[in-house]
This record gives sequence, C-alpha cells and structure tokens, in this order.
Amino acid sequence: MDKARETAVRILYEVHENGAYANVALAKALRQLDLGEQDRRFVTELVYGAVKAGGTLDWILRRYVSRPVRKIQPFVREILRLGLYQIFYLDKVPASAACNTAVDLAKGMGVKGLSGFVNAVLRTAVREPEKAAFPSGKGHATENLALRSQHPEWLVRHWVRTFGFEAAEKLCAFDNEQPVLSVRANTLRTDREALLAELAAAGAEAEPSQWAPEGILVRHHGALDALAPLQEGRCQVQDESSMLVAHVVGPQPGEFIIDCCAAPGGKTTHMAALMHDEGRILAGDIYSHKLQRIEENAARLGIQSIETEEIDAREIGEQYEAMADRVLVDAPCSGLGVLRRKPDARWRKTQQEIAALPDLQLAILESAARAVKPGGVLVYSTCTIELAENQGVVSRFLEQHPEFELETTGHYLPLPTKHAESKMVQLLPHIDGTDGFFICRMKKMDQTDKKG
Ligand SMILES: C[S@@+](CC[C@H](N)C(=O)[O-])C[C@H]1O[C@@H](n2cnc3c(N)ncnc32)[C@H](O)[C@@H]1O
Repeated sequence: MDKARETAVRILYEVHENGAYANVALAKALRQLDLGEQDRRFVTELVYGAVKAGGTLDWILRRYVSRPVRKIQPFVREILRLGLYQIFYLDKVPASAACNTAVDLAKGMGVKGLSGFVNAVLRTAVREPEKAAFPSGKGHATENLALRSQHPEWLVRHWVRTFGFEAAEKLCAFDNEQPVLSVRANTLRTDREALLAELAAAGAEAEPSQWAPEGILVRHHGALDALAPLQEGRCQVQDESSMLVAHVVGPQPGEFIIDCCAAPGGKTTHMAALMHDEGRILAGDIYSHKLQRIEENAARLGIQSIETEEIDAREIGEQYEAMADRVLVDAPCSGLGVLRRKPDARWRKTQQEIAALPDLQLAILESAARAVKPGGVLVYSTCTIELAENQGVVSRFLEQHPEFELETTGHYLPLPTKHAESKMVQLLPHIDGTDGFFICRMKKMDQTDKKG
C-alpha cells in the first residue's frame, strides 16, 4: 500500500473525526514514521490541500454519491476526499493513479468490501468532471466564490455584506496564499541586522519586515527544528502584525505589566524584551497546560521577568485592583484575520460561536480595566477583522467607562504607516497585505487628567 497516501488518510481521519489540528497531527505522524523527504513533502501537500479544500471537496463528493456524506464509512470518506483532491486539484498525479491507489487503500485499511464503491465513485468523477462544475452566473456569485476559493459560504456571504464583493474575493485569495515565516529578533540577545546576516549565512532567504523594527520575513528556510537562531533563542516565530502590539503597549523597564490572555507568550516575551527584562510581567491564561508554552518560550529566549498564573481574565480586576502600570488584553477571538496560517480553521468556525465572542471579550476587558493604575494604559487587541469583536467591543466599553480615554493608537506604531493617525488600528489582509489585526490603546485618567 502507498505509505504516503495511507498516512494522509489517517491524518485526515484524526482531523475530521477526532478534532485534531492538521499541523499538530501532521507533525506527530511525520515524527513517528520513517518516511523519505519526497514522501514527507507529498503527505504534507495532500493533508494541507485536502483539509483546506474541506467543504468544497464534500460539495464535489455530493455530485457523485447520493447518500449523505456523513453516512459514508469514515475511512472510506477520507479515501474518497483524498482521491477527489488529487483528481481535481493535483495536476501532477494522473487520474488513474489517484483511482488505483484509493482502491488499494480501501483494500488495505480494513474496508475491502467498499473498494468497489470507491472505484465507481472516483472513476465516474474522472469520466464526468463536468458534474462538479461550480454553479455560476446571476444569483450564484457568492456560492461560486465560496466553492472556488474553498471557504464556507456563510463566511463569504458575511464578508460580501461587510466589505463588498471585490474585497471578499481578495480576502479569500489572501487566505489561500502560502504564508511566509515571520520571526522577531530577540533584542535581549541580538539585533535585526545580526540575525539577518546569521539567517543568510545559514542559507535562508530573509528580508526585514516593513511593519516592525525587529521583524524578519524568512522566505526560504529548511526545517524549523534545524534553524539555530530559533532553537537557541535569538528569535521567536511571530506574525508581523502581532509584533505591533507590544510597541503600542509601550512597557518601560521596572514597570508591572499584566498580560491577561498570554499563551503561548509571543507578546509577553516581546514586552519583556522592550523592558530590557527589567520589571515584572504577569502572564495569565485560563488553561494551565498553555502556561508551560509561555515558560518554555521565556526560558529559550533567556527572559527572567515573566511569571505565569492560571487565571480567568474575568477575575484579573478583582485580584490585581489598580496595581498594573499597563494591561494587555490580547483577547480570544474568531481569528478571521489569520486563516491562511491554519488550513483547517475556516471549516471549524461557526456563526454561533463567533456571535458569542463580543460578550466574553467585553467581560474580559472590563475586568482587565480594573487592574490598571490611574494614569496607566490598557490595550485591547485581536487577530480578527470582525467589527463586532473589535470596534464594537471597544465602543461598548468606552460608553460604560468614562474614566478611560481612547488614545490615538496609530501614534504608538513603531514604524511610519498609513495608520499613523488612526484612533483604532485595523489591519486588513486585502488592503495591508498582512494578517488581519486590531489594536486599540486607552488611558485610565488620573486626578490631574480629570481636573484638566
Ligand atoms: C489570542 S490568544 C493569545 C495569544 C498570545 N497573547 C500571544 O501573543 O502569544 C488568546 C488566549 O486567551 C486564552 N483565553 C481564553 N479565554 C480566556 C479567559 N477567560 N481568561 C484568560 N485567558 C483566556 C486562550 O487560552 C488563548 O491562549
């Protein structure tokens, strides 16, 4: 049996049946199996490709199978998805090879009795591809965009309503681009120039980020485990837009900072670097197992000033009333600005889940606000482009809290951009060419502010 395809089917099964994250399940399988470099690449291509195509592949499958997709035996369902993915999206695989290997997989993976069914479905797809032509023409524009860009239709419809059709089309295209590895130089140990030189010497193709002074985009690199500056704590993987947040918080050496939703610690460790590791940062998260990630990152980067605490951010205010110089709320959010980094994410989101987020975000922000000292700073950020989770939450908060003043967030961005005068900074993938991100800085008034 074809080892690469069998591995891909098993990973797809983990993702779809057991809720595993595609990148985690893939990394685990590749660690456990002794596959050659070519097979590893092929498995990766198959898994990411089929996971990303998700609902679109099932739409195609429904053209050739009359029973509901959810009623097909789970391994057979994954074998069919993988077969269709190769037939419709992988030019380099001949259709006959896609069919034959799928039949072999069914025989070898304990579903031999259904190998005839697999054969019939896939051969019909090869013979009659026109059955899977996406609907087009008047009245089908949104459905067509969703199918061809491999996004859920409800999401595309929502983006078309919010941003317009053309922007929605660009957003979808952005999500399908290959994300570039972005790293932040750990200024406690090196600087950007030195890191660029080190990466170049190691054969990586790297260039400075236009958004963050410590940011580097690494276009060509080998395995991350072999990237010495990463392993030895001279840099941290972090998206460029996410690097802006610590600058907007503006932590100073010696201060007490609270990072309410901190795991895995990208922004916490960045703030520690900006403070020259002098002062105290409390990194809280509701999940204890995630705190370990913050501790590992801090240790790798050589940081002493971070302490972790398992705490629901909605209780931060009560425990740390008016104690912090600055508080960051990097809120749990829908993540709709970073879909290109997680091929399975777009198919996991639900409208109900997203609709419930603003109330949670507001509750966290309200509690976090109590922990800010008079005269201190409160920053709210998300990696989404949802108005209700961003501007909506901040407006509701400010209406209830006249003791906070909205600052011109754009003034705190580290490099000149067209957002320099924005009260709230919203980066949009289709306009800014970065991950979607929202940042807003507020100040808690003290006595002198009130008199003024
Ligand atoms: C956007 S992520 C944070 C990313 C992190 N700031 C970084 O830069 O690496 C949001 C985090 O909030 C945590 N979280 C969710 N609900 C929470 C709550 N009620 N209180 C505290 N943390 C929470 C999640 O576990 C997740 O780690």
